[in-house]
Amino acid sequence: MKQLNVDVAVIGAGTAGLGAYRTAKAHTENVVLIEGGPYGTTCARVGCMPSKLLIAAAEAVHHIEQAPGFGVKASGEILIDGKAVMQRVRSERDRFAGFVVESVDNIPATDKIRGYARFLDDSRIQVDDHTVITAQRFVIATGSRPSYPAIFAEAGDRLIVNDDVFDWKDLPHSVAVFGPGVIGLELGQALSRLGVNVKLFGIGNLVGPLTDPAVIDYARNHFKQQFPFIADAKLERIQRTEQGLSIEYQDDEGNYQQDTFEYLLAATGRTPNVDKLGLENTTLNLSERGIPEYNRYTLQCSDSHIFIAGDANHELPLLHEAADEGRIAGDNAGQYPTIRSGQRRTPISVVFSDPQLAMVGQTFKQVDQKNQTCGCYAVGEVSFEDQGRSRVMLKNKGILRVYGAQGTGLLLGAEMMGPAAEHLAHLLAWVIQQRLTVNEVLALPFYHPVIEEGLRTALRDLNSKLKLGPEMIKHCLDCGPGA
Ligand SMILES: Cc1cc2nc3c(=O)[nH]c(=O)nc-3n(C[C@H](O)[C@H](O)[C@H](O)COP(=O)(O)OP(=O)(O)OC[C@H]3O[C@@H](n4cnc5c(N)ncnc54)[C@H](O)[C@@H]3O)c2cc1C
Ligand SMILES: NC(=O)c1ccc[n+]([C@@H]2O[C@H](COP(=O)([O-])OP(=O)(O)OC[C@H]3O[C@@H](n4cnc5c(N)ncnc54)[C@H](O)[C@@H]3O)[C@@H](O)[C@H]2O)c1
Repeated sequence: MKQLNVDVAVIGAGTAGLGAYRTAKAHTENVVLIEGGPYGTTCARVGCMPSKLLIAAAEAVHHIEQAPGFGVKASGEILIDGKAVMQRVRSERDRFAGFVVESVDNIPATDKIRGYARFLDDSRIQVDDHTVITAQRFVIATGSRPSYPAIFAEAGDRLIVNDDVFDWKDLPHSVAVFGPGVIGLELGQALSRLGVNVKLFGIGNLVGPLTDPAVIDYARNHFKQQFPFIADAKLERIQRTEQGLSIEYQDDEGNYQQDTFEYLLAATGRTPNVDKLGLENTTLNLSERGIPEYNRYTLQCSDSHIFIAGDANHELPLLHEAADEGRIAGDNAGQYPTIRSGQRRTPISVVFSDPQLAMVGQTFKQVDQKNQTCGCYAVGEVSFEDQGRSRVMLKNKGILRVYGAQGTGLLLGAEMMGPAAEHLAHLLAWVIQQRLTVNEVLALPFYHPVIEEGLRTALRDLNSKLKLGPEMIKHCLDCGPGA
């Protein structure tokens, strides 16, 4: 067994781990980066990038299908070349992942250890069966993996997760997608638009990461019109058959149904990769899920020399958060015992469905739980169905709800489904982080005719409900048509 002594050991070379390695190196030369799986990061290999590539192909089909609505007709049927679609997804994905691998290539070989690490005690980890590393400090940046109920195993070789989709050479005929969360909505809708027979199965009528009942209801009804979506399915049986799979379930009306599919895509959530880390051999306090207690501003586990960043801590499993957390954890691991709080940004998340879903700042659930009894918040709302620019572009579907504090008029958060939600969410995240009031945001410029005028309508509605501005007037004269 090889023995190594280092200042900092970073476990996991994903987005958080690479960031942690770089920042720790600014403090000490003696840092190692341990990776058990392939280099390239989850985001580039099997996450953000290939999913957006598949969605881009689906959008191309959708644009053609929408064209008759403008009086433009393409002659003949739309031909979707599944092999060409997947070829582009894989080759562009490889290009993105290749950039990451190149940056890993530039890390000195002596700093890179290949294999899966496991804690032996508070100061030692073993990597596979070849190296024991004694480190002064550690960063756990081991990411997450798909999790699903045990019954899915009945699907045998037809059970797939997101990783498998992006290695397809061709599109399949049919897929049962379980989990209308972020991954299920993005991949389910994209595959459906690409001609795959998709049925989406959820539980509890939830949709994406949304918590606002009004937005959830709108989104669920909308997606139900787009593709078969059982929002509260009671799964009874999965059987591997000669052709593929048989799935028996009760639908939303409680009726027994049986369908056959080629694959079952499990998109029922992700679990942090902390269970095989030997954390029970350390003195860290672990939560019920086995995640060490940690401080979200310093990423320090209790008051120890161990830090945890990215999907591994399961707080905000998003790319930009993993990058921020990796930097903060690496900085603190590098300079330990000096510990500094890092900057955390206004929460923002986007689901790249069509229309997109987005959440900014405090969720409706958080706002409501904190302020319910005092009645000290109000909600402004806009529907995109009559919003001018959205109608012009035939994208007039959606609802946006903004939350603000009574008295101060501070913007607290927003949830939405709508056109260009990714951009509206950024604007809102920026002004919330600047701690602007609704009145101050309304004093900023709004062009005409733009989708942002819809946001202005919701903000005016909020301002009036906060009793900080005049009552909303339908089709106000100074707004421009359809604003
Ligand atoms: C399909 C999909 C789409 C997504 N789309 C988006 C999106 O559009 N926008 C967005 O913001 N986020 C998106 N995400 C989330 C985003 O990809 C993750 O939040 C981010 O990649 C997490 O980075 P990380 O560094 O924590 O983990 P990872 O990049 O997964 O890195 C963890 C690394 O640790 C290694 N490892 C694990 N255990 C050990 C061990 N014991 N020893 C050594 N190495 C180990 C793993 O092999 C892995 O390489 C998506 C995720 C998925 C799955
Ligand atoms: N656009 C993005 O930023 C993006 C895209 C993809 C993934 N991600 C990240 O990856 C994380 C994981 O995504 P995910 O979609 O796997 O998880 P998720 O937690 O977002 O959604 C899981 C969904 O599965 C449902 N579910 C759970 N058990 C079920 C069952 N037995 N049958 C049917 N449905 C069931 C849940 O109700 C939920 O709707 C997200 O939280 C997100 O942070 C982000």
